[in-house]
Amino acid sequence: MVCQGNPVSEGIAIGKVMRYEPFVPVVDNTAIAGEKIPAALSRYEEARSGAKQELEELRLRLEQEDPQKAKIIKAHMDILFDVAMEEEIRDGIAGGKSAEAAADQIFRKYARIIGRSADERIRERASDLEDVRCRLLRNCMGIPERNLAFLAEPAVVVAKDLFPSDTASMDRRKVLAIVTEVGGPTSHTAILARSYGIPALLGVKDALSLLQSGQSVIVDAVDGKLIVNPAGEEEKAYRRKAAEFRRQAEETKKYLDGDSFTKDGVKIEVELNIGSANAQEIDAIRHTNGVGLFRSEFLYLGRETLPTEEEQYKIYRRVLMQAGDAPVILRTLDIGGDKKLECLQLPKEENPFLGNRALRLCLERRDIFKTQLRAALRAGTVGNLWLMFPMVGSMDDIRKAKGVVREVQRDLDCEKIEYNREIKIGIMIEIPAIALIADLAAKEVDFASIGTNDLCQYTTAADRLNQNVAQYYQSYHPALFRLIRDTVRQFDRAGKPISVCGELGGDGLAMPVLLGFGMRRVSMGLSAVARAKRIISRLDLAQARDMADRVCQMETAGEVEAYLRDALKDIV
Ligand SMILES: C=C(OP(=O)(O)O)C(=O)O
Repeated sequence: MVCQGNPVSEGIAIGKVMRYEPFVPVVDNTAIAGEKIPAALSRYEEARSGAKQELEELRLRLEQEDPQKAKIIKAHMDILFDVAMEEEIRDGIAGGKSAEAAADQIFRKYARIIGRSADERIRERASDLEDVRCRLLRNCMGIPERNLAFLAEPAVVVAKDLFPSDTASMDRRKVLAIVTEVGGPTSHTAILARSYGIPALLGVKDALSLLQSGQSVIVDAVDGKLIVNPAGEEEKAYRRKAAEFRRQAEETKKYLDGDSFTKDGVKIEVELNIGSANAQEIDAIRHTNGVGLFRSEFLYLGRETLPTEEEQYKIYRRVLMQAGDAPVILRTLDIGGDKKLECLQLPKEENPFLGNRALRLCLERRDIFKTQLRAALRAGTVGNLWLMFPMVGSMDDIRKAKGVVREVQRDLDCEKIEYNREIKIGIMIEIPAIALIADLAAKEVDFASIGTNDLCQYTTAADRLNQNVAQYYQSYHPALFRLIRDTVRQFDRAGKPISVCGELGGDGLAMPVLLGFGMRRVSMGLSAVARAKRIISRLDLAQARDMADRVCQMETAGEVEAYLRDALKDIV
């Protein structure tokens, strides 16, 4: 039997299944009264102390092994002792709910709020709340902990989903691979699997019902396949494939540093996408030619008040200083619609992706926009700042946004505050309307970057978050490639830099097509950098141009993908 899955951490593993079914709380919602209320309050407190002790032990162990992962556990401790949640849980108990029911309700409420974010990485953080909820409820119910910290023998862990604490605490020398029924490329499981170098195949439908502990499997987290009970010959072939994969992975690592050139010697700028601007991300800038996308909305998410000008200034400054002379493309606040900010009450909209978001919202809320622009312009004095506006759909949008920048410059001049007067101003190309008038837009801005994630969603009319239309969200759609081709052409004609900062920018299969269109800058997350540089080094531009032409003549996304896979089988 062969099942399909999403290969979020590449690798191949051959071994035996270990089903992992963590504790699933079943909560009794019967109302309580009288003396049961103070007893429930004490039970909540005891459960919290029990959960705290477990987390503390885990954190201490991880601090020795992996301080980065210890931070996740520290974040769980913060959730456990979150004052607002605690207050609501206590109110719930005082109002007649059991400790379990009150905690369950409040944790679910907050997980729902985060889970509605349009940003996948924020949504994934709901799993931290879910993790802490289960730990707290398990302690309330007096049930001992189950985890992956001690495995008797090496195994392929199969689960519905893994909590962050499962992945952080797991005995990684014994986990051959991870297979889960849910989870995307930016889930905790994916991030940790990648950082541990454990092959992971997520989104394998019904994996738990199909697999039994002890069964032999091959996890092909390169081509996205799970082979159950493989035949002897198949296993032999996969052992060879695994050895080849390890050899290539070692080879790829060598490409991480240094500039990137095509086989025929043309330099391609490989830049980094960053979000939280944490120490790891800032450090990673040195492997690239600068920051191709700084998703500044991360500074605004998950907090009760808007970040002040000073807070933003310090963070932007730190990133700019690390980048030195290399450009830092700071995207202004890309929020709104269903990407909710707790610190900003936004009205609910019927079609949030087509609603009042990003630049549209900033033009309405000038106070927020100007605070960010002031911080950015001031921080710009220490580096090479490129300011980029998201969700631009018309020339009016560009002109209005530039007008606000000018107002902020005038204010800073009046206040005699130093700022960078040389910054470049650019736009995201993510709405077809602006891609189709790229010739005009190119005259009005200094640069552009193509946000292929949104451009794909708006071109194919398929909500990027809606699983029911996932089959219509086709990032290899010939229409998307034609739009990119024409946009690159117009910016090239105008002599203005253009890049790709959506997922397609770090997609090995799409790389020759982008280079063939004339793209010379690509931006991506750190995990894609070394591989992208390796692929670039194996591509010749004449060949890339030919491939790009062919792709634009194709009829379907399926045809494009099959062609690219075949043409690049020895390269990607
Ligand atoms: C880079 C993009 O923006 P987001 O942060 O919305 O993925 C994009 O849309 O391609």
